[in-house]
This record gives sequence, C-alpha cells and structure tokens, in this order.
Amino acid sequence: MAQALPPGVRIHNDPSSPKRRSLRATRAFSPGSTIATFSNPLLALPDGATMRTTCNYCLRTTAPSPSPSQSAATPPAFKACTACKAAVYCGPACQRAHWKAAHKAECKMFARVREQAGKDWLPTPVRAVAQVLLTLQQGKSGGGGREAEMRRAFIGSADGEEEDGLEGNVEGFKKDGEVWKDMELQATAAVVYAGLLQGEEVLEKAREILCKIQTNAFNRLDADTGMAGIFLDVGLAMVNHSCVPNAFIGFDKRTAILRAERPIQEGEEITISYIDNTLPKAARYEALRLYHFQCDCVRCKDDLDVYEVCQSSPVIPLNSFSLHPDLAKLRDPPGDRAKVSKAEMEVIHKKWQALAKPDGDDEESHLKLARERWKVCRPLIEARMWAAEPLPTTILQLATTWQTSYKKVVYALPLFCFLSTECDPYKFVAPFMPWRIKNIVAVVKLLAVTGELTASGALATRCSHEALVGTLATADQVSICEALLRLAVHHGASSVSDDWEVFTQAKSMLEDVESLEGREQESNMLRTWVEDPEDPRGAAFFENQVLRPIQTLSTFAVEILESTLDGGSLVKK
Ligand SMILES: C[S@@+](CC[C@H](N)C(=O)[O-])C[C@H]1O[C@@H](n2cnc3c(N)ncnc32)[C@H](O)[C@@H]1O
Repeated sequence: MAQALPPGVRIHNDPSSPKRRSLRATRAFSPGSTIATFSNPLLALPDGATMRTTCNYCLRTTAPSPSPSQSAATPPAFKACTACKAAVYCGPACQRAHWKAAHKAECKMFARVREQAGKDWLPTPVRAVAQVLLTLQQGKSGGGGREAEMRRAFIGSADGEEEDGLEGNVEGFKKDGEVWKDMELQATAAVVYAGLLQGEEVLEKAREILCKIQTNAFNRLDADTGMAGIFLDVGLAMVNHSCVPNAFIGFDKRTAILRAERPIQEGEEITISYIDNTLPKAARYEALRLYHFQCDCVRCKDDLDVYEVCQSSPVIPLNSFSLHPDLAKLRDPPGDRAKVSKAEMEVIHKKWQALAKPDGDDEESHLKLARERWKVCRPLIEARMWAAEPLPTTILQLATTWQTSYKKVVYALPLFCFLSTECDPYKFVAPFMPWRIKNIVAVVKLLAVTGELTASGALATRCSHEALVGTLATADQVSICEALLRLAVHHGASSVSDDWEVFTQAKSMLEDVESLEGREQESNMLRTWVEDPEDPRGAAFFENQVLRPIQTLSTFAVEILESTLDGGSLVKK
C-alpha cells in the first residue's frame, strides 16, 4: 500500500502467500515496548448509539473538566453539531478537525436519517460505509487528499490497480448466506441514507466497501477493554492474525498503539489476535469465519490448550514481578489435564455457548445462569483446569455480578484473587496484558470495601465465611493494596495506553495510599521491592504480607463457588 508508515514497521508483499501482505518489524522489540503508533485513521467511529455520548472525533467518552474560568457548577458536556444535532464533540478543536476529516461529507445525511428512521444515529457499519461513499462523492467536486486516500484504499489506485487497495474477501462473504444477507441490507441502508441514487453500480460499490471495512477495521477498545466503535488505518490493516501473536493493540482516543507481547526480531512478521485466542479451536475458527482464512499457527496446528501455550511462552520470566512469581508452576502447571480430552473441551464450550442469556438483569437470574454454566464446566473443575475456557469466564461473570451486590460484595474478593493467581497468568502470560491488570485493580477496589468493613467491625455481619473474615482481620489490607497498585502501575505503563482508565485509576489510588500517615516503614519496604524484586527484605515482605494473604483468599474461591453454585451454603468455619 502506498502510504506513509510509522517507523518500526514496513509492509512485506508476497503474492504467492495466502496472507499476501504482512507487517514486518524494522528492528527488534522487547515485550511491552511500543512498535508503532497510528494516529491518522481513515475511519474512526464510536459505536452506533454512543455517538451521542462520545466525542465523534477524538472518541473520548467523558468531556474534559471545565477550565477554572468556567463555573464549577456547569457540568462538562459534549456540544452537538448545530447543523445535524447528531454528532457531538468535546470541544471546538475536535469539531473543526472532524468537519475536515469526515463530517463535512456526512452532516446533511443525519437530517435524512431523522426524517426516514426517526433516529439521530446510525449503526456503525452503515455510517462508516456512508462516510466513505460521501467522501468519494465529494471528491468529484474537489475533496482533496482525504478522498484520494479513501479511493486508494476502497476502490484501488487511479490507474485501476486493485493490488493497491484493502483486502475485502468479497467472494468469501458472498458465499456466507446469513452474513451476506445482513451485509446487503447494511450496504443498501448506507446508500439510501447517503442520499445516492440506488443503481446496481453504487450498491455493488457499497457492498465492497463494507466487506473491506469488515476485514480491516479493528474494534476500538474502550477504557475498560469493552468494545466501542471501529478504527481503520490502512497501515495497521496490514497486520495479520495469529492465535499465538507476538503483538497486541491498545487504543488511546484516535490513536492505535501496536505493542510487542513477546520478543520480536528485526524482519520478523508482526501478528496480533483478531479474536479471543484463548478459546478452544472450534470456537476460534468460528470467530475467524468472517476473515475467510484457515489459521495455521502453532496453537491451531498442534491444537494446544492455554496451559500448553503458556508452558512454552518466552515471557514467563516477566512473572517474577507479578502475582504469580512461581515460574516453575507456569512451566509445569498443576491440575490433571490428561483427564479432559481436547474433544471434550470443545463439547463443553459448545454446550456453554448454547445456554441462554440470563432471564433478567437481577442477581437471581445471573446466579441461575452461573449454576447452569458451572455444571457444564464440571469436567474442567474436577481436573482443576481453572484457566481453560469457559471456566474463567464463568467465574469472572459471577465475580462481576457480586462486585456491585450489597450482600455478596465480600465474596467477590476471593474470586478476583483466584482469577488473578490461578487463571489470568496462564491465559495471558505477559503481566502487562490489560485483562491481568484490570482484575488486579478489581482486587484493590474490593479491598477498599473490605478494609472499611473490617475497620468498622461490620465485616462479620456481612460475611458468614469465618475463615475469610479471619484472614482479612489479620491481613495488612493497605499494604496489599499498595503492592498491587505498584504492580498495576509498573505493568500498566506497557499496556493499553497512558490514558487507559484502569491505569490512571491505579496511579491515583497509589498516590492516595502513599499519602496515608503512619505506614512509612511498609511503604519503604514496598518501594525497595519494586526497585529490586530480588532484594531479600523487600521480597520477604511481599511474600509474607501480600502474596500469602492473596493466596489464602484465593483458596476460599473454589469453596465459595461450589457452595453457591452447587446448592450448598456460604457459611464456613
Ligand atoms: C486485516 S487484513 C491483513 C492484511 C492482508 N494480509 C492484506 O494483504 O491485505 C485481514 C486479511 O488478511 C488475511 N489474513 C490475515 N491473517 C492471516 C493468516 N494468519 N493466514 C492467512 N491469511 C490471513 C485474511 O484474508 C484476512 O481476511
């Protein structure tokens, strides 16, 4: 593709390979380091309905605080475009930039959307296709550089050389019955709302654009690593998939950051995972169906489970500064893995997926579903394969429900400790992977609750698990929080982005903990441990005051899960 690429990467074109083009490293990268940033996307859109609560240019989800000159009583708010009243912005600079980048072409479309559909937003793929069609259309009357870039990416170069454009897998999509039907509808909607005449030529063009968006756009991760909107950069779009990738992508507003997950050599192909690569093989293949290729990475070829991938990971040593410093255990994971065959793991996942959604959003409905899921996972539980999906997701879903429950919040703590020590390190071996940091920060937030309950003496009335109450009563909960926050801040610097909400929260919570009086000794000890995790005094402090209580809390998790999900009682001596 003829476009400027950031340093750190180059495009390799091999017409004889099924992958065709790929992204290669121009130098070596260590795990956690930034390979390249991509800040000039061709498309960057918030999710459909959230276009009213997300800045349509920088994709910020909360408006910046008012300046000191503004009244503090005025809550920061997004301002809508005065013409269409649909797109909103965090400030005039973003509004101006978006006008130039995309909104000038699409603004009038929203009046039509309101008139024809009675809505002031469009589903993301429909809006994205319409934006491309309208920019190309505008180009006919002098759209400038943006139009030329769009044309090269979506239509091919001016001399008709298709080679230059984005991959669309159009023929593959056309063979995919239900999917293609949906795509045809979305493409037609884009043409109608864009106000273009509905000839077969324009409809065909719209379908091809949609195929290219589907193949090359990334789901932009929101602050909490949930999905929110799409991001398409023609350079980043050259990165291929592997279920054992050596890189991952983080997003910071309108910028995508490509980071190394494993050591990368100069000239090596850079790969990311397009999907949740910790799922069993059949589920991964199903998720990859929309990309129209057969993955032949080592995870797929040898049908490796999470433990087998973990065992041979080159980033195991990074865990010496983590909540799983026992590297030998990562290389030789516990459990009776021979008890569950790969075929049985596939069946478990299929059955789990087939279970219906919760009947309602109340705690009881979630609990009912968790019980059914737990039952399906029984062979994995008996083999103690805690990191094998769908078991960790089952635990996480219950832990997340309990996190906000007045009655169960205390029980969420052992569950998150368990996820952080027995599941996440095997699923995501590099300690800077966002899901690991997010669950560690969840432990800190829960300790803030149990710390208060312990101090006020109310813990025993809120929790009938005596050993859990006893462990918390004797633990130095503040030092545990400080140690976990230091881990989160250290690894967070190599994770999603500097602006990642989980990372910024960890930094601010750490400042709060550091400012507490009367615990200089503990704080100094933890500082020593961060500076040199091998220092015997710091290491012993971490081992005794932090790791041991976390591991003890974690041991209560299975008991609590079994008693809640298998019909027992939470009361334990
Ligand atoms: C985002 S594009 C990646 C760039 C693409 N290789 C190109 O030349 O334009 C995604 C498409 O690349 C191809 N692809 C990605 N990863 C692949 C892999 N591991 N093996 C084969 N093809 C792959 C598939 O056609 C997929 O739909």
